[in-house]
Amino acid sequence: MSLNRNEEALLLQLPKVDLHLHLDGCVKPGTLLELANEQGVSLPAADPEGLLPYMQVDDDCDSLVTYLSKFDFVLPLLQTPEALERVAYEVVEQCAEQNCKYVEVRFGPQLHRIGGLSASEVIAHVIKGLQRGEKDFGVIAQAIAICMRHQGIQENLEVIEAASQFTGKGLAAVDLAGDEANYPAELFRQVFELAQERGIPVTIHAGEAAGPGNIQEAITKLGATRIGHGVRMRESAEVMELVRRQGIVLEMCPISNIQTKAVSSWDAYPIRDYYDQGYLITVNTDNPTVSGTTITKEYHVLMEKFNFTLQEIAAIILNGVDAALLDEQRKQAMRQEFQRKFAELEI
Ligand SMILES: O=c1[nH]cnc2c1ncn2[C@@H]1O[C@H](CO)[C@@H](O)[C@H]1O
Ligand SMILES: [Zn+2]
Repeated sequence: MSLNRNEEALLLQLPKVDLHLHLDGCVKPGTLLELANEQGVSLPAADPEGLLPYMQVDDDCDSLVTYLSKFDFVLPLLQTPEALERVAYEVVEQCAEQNCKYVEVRFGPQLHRIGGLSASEVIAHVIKGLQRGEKDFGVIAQAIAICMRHQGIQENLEVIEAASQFTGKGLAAVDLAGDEANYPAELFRQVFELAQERGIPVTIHAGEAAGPGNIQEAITKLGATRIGHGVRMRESAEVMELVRRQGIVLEMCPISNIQTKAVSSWDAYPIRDYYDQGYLITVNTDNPTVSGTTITKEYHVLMEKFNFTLQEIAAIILNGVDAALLDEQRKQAMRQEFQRKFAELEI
């Protein structure tokens, strides 16, 4: 089914949220060029279009590991206070362009320390950029600190300690990301025990490049209340029941999930089944630059490939509002604002 122009326009106009977006996955090519100039680094192309192939996956992406290789290109340039603050600020700007009113921006503090910053300093600079963006663009933006699977326990404990200084002060949660197939969730029990001790909300990438066992482990042992992707949940009836019983939110990222081969094709993508069965699904971008997407485009795909109606899309957006790791008062205000806007758009 292709969309008519009215539907296209409505998707852009709808107020939206993005709960799963990586800072280093949405750097604009033009910004990377300027950062390279400022830092005296030479890049393989001198214009944004020429750089894009180094930053974005193509149709040949065969796995999560291939997908993740794209981050190696941008990370060396995201090592200074100025660069971190700038890209964080520009994420908020990109959200505003899509009428995305609330965003949680995640990043791995340990990935930005080559220039000598501490994990706490990295978090502080990102939050500063986000908060400047909040003021200029009227979007609410919070940070999520990521523990990386390929890193050791000590480095990840350090991320949790640093994050705990900012929880509720610009930082919403901690996460675990990276190569899921080779580093199962159970390796990180000690790390997320500390997060739970410190009272930091937990979301975990699971069921993307490995089976439902990681989702189960994330919920029952690591304290996750939200799961990044969760695509492979359907391989276990037991895990599906656990997710339902505990009201776990799935942060699905359709375009990324196809590219990383979490599923083999759109036909096999379970989002319609999960929605119809009453799971708390949300729709997110993951990495706008790496995946060549926007939050509007993700909803477009839902309508085009899965016949979601605008009413259903509004319901998914409200799932996202409810799942936001934000104080109740601001969440309530956002919910009311969104409902008013949906009514105005006659949805
Ligand atoms: O979909 C994903 N699954 C797992 N890890 C991811 C995904 N997208 C990005 N990252 C990883 O998270 C790091 C910090 O943002 C990125 O550098 C990348 O390695
Ligand atoms: Zn992700």
